[in-house]
Amino acid sequence: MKICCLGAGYVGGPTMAMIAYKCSDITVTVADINEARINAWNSDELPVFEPGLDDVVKAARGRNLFFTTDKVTAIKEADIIFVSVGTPTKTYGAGAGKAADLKYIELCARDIAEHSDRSKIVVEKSTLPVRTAQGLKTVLSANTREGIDFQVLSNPEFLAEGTAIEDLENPDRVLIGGEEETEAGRAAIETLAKVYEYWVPRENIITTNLWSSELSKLVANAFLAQRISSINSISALCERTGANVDQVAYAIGRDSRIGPKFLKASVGFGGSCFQKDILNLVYLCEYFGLPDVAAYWEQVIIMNDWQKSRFSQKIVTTLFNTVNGKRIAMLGFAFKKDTNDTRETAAMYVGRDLLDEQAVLAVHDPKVSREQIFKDLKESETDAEGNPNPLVDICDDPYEAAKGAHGLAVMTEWDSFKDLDYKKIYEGMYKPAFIFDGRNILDHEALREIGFEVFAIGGK
Ligand SMILES: NC(=O)c1ccc[n+]([C@@H]2O[C@H](COP(=O)([O-])OP(=O)(O)OC[C@H]3O[C@@H](n4cnc5c(N)ncnc54)[C@H](O)[C@@H]3O)[C@@H](O)[C@H]2O)c1
Ligand SMILES: O=c1ccn([C@@H]2O[C@H](COP(=O)(O)OP(=O)(O)O[C@H]3O[C@H](CO)[C@@H](O)[C@H](O)[C@H]3O)[C@@H](O)[C@H]2O)c(=O)[nH]1
Repeated sequence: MKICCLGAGYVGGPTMAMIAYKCSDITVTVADINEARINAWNSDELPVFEPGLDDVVKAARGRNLFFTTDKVTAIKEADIIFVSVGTPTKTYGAGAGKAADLKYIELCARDIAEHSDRSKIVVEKSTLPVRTAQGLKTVLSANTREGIDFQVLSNPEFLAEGTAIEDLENPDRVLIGGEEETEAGRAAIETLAKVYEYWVPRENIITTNLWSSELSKLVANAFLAQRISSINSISALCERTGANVDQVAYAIGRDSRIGPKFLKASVGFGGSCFQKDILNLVYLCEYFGLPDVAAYWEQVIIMNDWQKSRFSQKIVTTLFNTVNGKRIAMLGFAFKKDTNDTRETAAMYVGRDLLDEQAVLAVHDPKVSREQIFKDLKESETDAEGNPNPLVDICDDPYEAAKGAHGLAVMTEWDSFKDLDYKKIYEGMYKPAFIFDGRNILDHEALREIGFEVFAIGGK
């Protein structure tokens, strides 16, 4: 069997690497139009940082895992074609700011139709609005030769960044949606299920109709993000009342009906998925004439935006209502630990707010590149004469970032931040020295003993 995947991004790369790693008799080819990305997948410096990914790629690459820019050959040879291209929020026309932009998906469908000379299974791996498969099938069948049949399946990906390999190796479930009502549809579902069965127990492979599968992906993300916005809303109430949000989260999470996960209060959720997918859900509800349902889910985003801006305002008001010219150390820039991804990271929004207030930002992140940080902050590294940007200082070392700072903000929950020498950090900072723990990961009592003024999300 031959599998191809269009899109070698955060999902396509690791997912296909895992399939190749687990199924040594299946040839897996990942094709992308971005040559630099493909070159990186073929090098020692993979374009995605994920714990364990290097080993999986090294074990399979060149054996039965290939990365290429030649999508035509990859499509031609494949029995199953995964589509794993981006589905960002639309920035233009109808639905701008909410709906998913499906242009990359449609281009893939047209490529698949043009270059296929036999029937194939096409798998939606990207996260898509419910009923996209309908459009996909229409484009495929309108552009293909007679006698060729495409079975479209929905197989959303539930991996989280930072734990991608663990999640792929041991998924809670694999979801496959297809045309359950036809024999060909059921056969296609079975063919894909057999691939996953190489390593996933059959009882963890769920099969549904197409629309349930497409919708379940959006709903899973909406429910997860809703839990974070819910606990973040309570963090504000904790700060006013003397309750401690981590204690509240623990107490409610012990109820097995609520459960302990995704109740960590924070400076706000980030990442490429939650906001985009909830906006997509909101758009769908509006489109299908359900404004009350749309408003309900939109509140998850509104609360998240509020949490981010509340954090920047807290820094400004605490630092005596001005951060003009003051150095603020930001520890962490990635949207969560163990990833170099900064898409929608809370750090970017807080950083921009502080720059608007004319603070000097000293940013340290163990994995994010300086170019990326400048780009996300919408700042340039140098001015026209080549002088370094006086407002943004990217530091390889957290101690250097904190040196001469008035305040230090923990933006990402990197484990290494817990073990820093805070006494040394304190000595290098202006007094009073403020710490704003946007992730509630530090030992606040110990910090207060050193002399820090500590602000923690949710009043710890
Ligand atoms: N990032 C995640 O953790 C995650 C998890 C689950 C689901 N998803 C979903 O998976 C999809 C992909 O996300 P991602 O994070 O991997 O995106 P990404 O931007 O990292 O990767 C997409 C890749 O597709 C390539 N591409 C675009 N058009 C192409 C074409 N016609 N042919 C071949 N390649 C093409 C791009 O060059 C890019 O490298 C999205 O729908 C996303 O919502 C993402
Ligand atoms: O209790 C929590 C849990 C997470 N977060 C934040 O929420 C964001 C998202 O975290 P996480 O969900 O772990 O990472 P993602 O890689 O965005 O994964 C989500 O989005 C993916 C893309 O759709 C899905 O596949 C995953 O199942 C879903 O967890 C990050 O900023 C986290 O710091 C919190 O603030 N508190």
